[in-house]
Amino acid sequence: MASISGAFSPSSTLLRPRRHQSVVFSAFPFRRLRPPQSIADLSRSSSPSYPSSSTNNSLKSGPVCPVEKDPKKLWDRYVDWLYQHKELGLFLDVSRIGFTDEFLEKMEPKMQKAFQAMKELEKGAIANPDEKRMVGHYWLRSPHLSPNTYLKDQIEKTLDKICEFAEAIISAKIKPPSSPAGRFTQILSVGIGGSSLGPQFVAEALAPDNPPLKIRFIDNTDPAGIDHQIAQLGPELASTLVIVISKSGGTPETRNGLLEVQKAFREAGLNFSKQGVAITQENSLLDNTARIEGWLARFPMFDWVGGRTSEMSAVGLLPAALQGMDIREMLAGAALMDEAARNTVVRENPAALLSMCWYWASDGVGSKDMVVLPYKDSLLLFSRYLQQLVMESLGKEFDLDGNRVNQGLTVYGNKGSTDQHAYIQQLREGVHNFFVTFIEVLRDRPPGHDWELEPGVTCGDYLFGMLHGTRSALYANDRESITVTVQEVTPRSVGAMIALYERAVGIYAALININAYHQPGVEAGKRAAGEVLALQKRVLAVLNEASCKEPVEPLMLDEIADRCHAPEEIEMIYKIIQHMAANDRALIAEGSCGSPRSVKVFLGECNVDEMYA
Ligand SMILES: O=P(O)(O)OC[C@H]1O[C@H](O)[C@H](O)[C@@H](O)[C@@H]1O
Repeated sequence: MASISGAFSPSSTLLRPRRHQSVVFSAFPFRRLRPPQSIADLSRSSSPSYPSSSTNNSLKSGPVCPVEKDPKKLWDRYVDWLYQHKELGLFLDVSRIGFTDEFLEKMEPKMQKAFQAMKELEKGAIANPDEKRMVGHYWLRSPHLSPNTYLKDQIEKTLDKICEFAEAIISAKIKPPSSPAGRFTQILSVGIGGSSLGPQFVAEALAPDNPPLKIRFIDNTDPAGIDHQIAQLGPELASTLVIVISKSGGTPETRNGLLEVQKAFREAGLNFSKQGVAITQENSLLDNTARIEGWLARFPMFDWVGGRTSEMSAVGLLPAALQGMDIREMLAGAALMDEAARNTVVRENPAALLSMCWYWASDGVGSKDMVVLPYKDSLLLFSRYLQQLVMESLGKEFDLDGNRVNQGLTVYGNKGSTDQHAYIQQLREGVHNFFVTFIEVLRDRPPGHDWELEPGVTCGDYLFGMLHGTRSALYANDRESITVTVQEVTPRSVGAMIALYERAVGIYAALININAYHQPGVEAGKRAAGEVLALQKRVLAVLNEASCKEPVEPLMLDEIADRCHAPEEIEMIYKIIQHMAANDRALIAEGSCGSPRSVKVFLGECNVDEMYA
């Protein structure tokens, strides 16, 4: 039997442990036992009730009943199912997910169908039918797979341009016009969602202690947050490269951030266009602005790359390169993972294994949350990155056949062992509505930097012990988990992990028959925000008119609502005025009862006493 090599030695062969008959876990095969809802239930029910045969658990066979605890059988399962990618030094352990042989057999046709869908996607099919777009983020790291030479050339030329530009900035061949440092020392990234989450995750994971340029982010339309970032830059604003990232080129939060930063540049007597870079779709509003204003550089985003899968495009590669990261290594790691994830044998495909575990653990309907627990500080933002990648892809109201499914898979988590001092208590003993994904990094410190803080024990040993102790403690209480293990956090392993989850999401989406590549729900939120701002403008017009009278005419809320022709919006009008008053843009006088109904609103000076005389 092939042994599992403890030592990691780079070679291209896959180690394949001898196949064992995997053990059936559930005491009542393929029935989903409905756990007692409360202690009272326990006293009432002599035995746990479980769904009648009519309940649709044709594929659901997750064991809420006790899982396998026999150490010998667990070891066999661990060895039998352990996936190892020798060249990447990456392991995937799914042994603590209790899928059964029957589940595997029932899933096999669905998995093969999903593999076929991914194959067609990579060949350039319109895999995003709602937006009639191809889905091409895999081509970014394997341009030769592009459906035509034009796209291949675009990808390769953009990568070369990114490397050349980053080298020119770092070497100060391109420098800011008026910086004492004589070179760019800071990056200010302005973007939101997929135009920021990937760069933030990668910066936290891979930025060296002293990068050639230090990065900070404006990823919201919070004026105080923007002020804080600009204040922290201080005089270094003069040596800051501002990268404005927006695929659509029209996202309000990003546009506001740009306007705020440009105001700061004006107030500092700096020429923004000499320090501005745009990453956006060609001919977008942002692209045209950057072109007309003569910004330092512009890099394209492609319509066949979604925001949440754009880390391997200029969105992620330019900031990474400017921080001194080896972006070609990141691409190489992703490409190696893509190659492995094209395997049509489930147990030899890490992305297929992941997606199958998600399906088992959450009934294929998101019935359990995915807790992401990297035991490595530098991977802190991985869960936040996965929240968008997983939830914006899978959280959909309708499936591809138009059925209302309200699908999804909830992701949360931060890092271990820190989170053991926050919410692991609930995971261990509380509501059983999750499964855990541990991210294990074997290398604790660079070679030669480790030391024993007690005989035979290092700090990293504690971290290792906390991970495995938590995994065992959860499993002892029937809590399932997956463990992804990498040797260390490098551009290659980060690229591989990104690719692993991009592919797992794609396969899982095919399993549940949804479009993973559009985001209709986000548009609804944007529209609603626009309606609030439109109402605010009407409120201001009404208040301005009233404030022009002599004496100033204070208005009750219902009067304002009537004059806005929006009586049904009186609550929103109250909230708008409350916000304006808190920012010294309106004045509120309240009657003694303090109720919103007694509120009188006005702009400018007014004798409050007279109002309630
Ligand atoms: O890159 P942008 O076009 O500015 O979009 C930024 C974000 O906007 C929306 O929230 C989309 O749902 C995200 O997928 C996208 O990443």
